[in-house]
Amino acid sequence: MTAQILDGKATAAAIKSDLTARVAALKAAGVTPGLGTVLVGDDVGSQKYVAGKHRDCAQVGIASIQRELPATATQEEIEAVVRELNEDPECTGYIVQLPLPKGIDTNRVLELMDPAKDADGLHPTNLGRLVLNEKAPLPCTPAGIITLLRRHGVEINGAHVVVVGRGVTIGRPMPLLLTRKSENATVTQCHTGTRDLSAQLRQADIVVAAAGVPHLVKPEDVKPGAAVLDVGVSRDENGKIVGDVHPGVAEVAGWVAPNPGGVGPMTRAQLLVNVVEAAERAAAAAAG
Ligand SMILES: Nc1nc2c(c(=O)[nH]1)N[C@@H](CN(C=O)c1ccc(C(=O)N[C@@H](CCC(=O)O)C(=O)O)cc1)CN2
Repeated sequence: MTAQILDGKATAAAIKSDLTARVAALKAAGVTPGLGTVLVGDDVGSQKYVAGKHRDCAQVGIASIQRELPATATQEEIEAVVRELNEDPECTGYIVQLPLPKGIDTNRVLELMDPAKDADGLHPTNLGRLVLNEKAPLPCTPAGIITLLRRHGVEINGAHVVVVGRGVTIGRPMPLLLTRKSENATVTQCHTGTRDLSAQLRQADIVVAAAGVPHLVKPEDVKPGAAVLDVGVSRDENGKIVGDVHPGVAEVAGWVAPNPGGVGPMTRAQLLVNVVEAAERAAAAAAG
């Protein structure tokens, strides 16, 4: 078997085309959505991701506000930028690119953000709203994965999903989204403390691999026909992405999200969705 492709690039392009029309409507109503990014340090991957986010904004007509700080920036300097974006009327939504340099209290930075401007859905208030089933901006990678599966007709309802990883951007929120009534999946969350990862993976109809361990998921770990989404972004000595999924998995799985070209573009597309939805909410509130 050779797996079908969960094409994140093409799906993200379709979402961006829809958003372009919504941004034009907002502008006609006098509201220009603006995405702010806070990038601290010189991690090449983070610089690439942030640059990609601003390229996307330009494509759909969202204004860009970029704040960059050196790797030596203090907690207070980063928090000052967050306070500034909270107050900036041109910035309708923003993100703090993660990870922040060692020694910075990430949770304190996220907690300081205005939850109404949190374009990543990572503010504690918005994560709490997700737990309570209330409307909130959704964490970009988990929401992007669900859209990618849906748009390719992969059944989530009743599926057994194994999520590998427990990080704040993917592993923790992913099961919260998948177990909503609208998705209705059964989720097993695995991590470095899982005793027999292969045994867990072999039960899965859908695998989300977000551990950051190169080629962790091997062909023999995958149930024939399963959908496998690779979210790992380790890099080799030439800076090339090495995912969490062994390339041989494509011979066993029914669907694979390539890496690059799968989940990454969907993460960026969902960010734009969150920015546009926040601007639409602000416009509706202003109209009374
Ligand atoms: N504040 C946040 N920080 C981070 C998040 C996040 O959602 N919010 N997620 C990841 C990184 N990330 C988004 O910021 C991200 C990862 C990958 C891509 C992407 O488009 N990847 C391309 C390949 C690009 C390359 O060649 O390096 C692809 O997969 O095709 C976009 C965003 C951690 N931090």
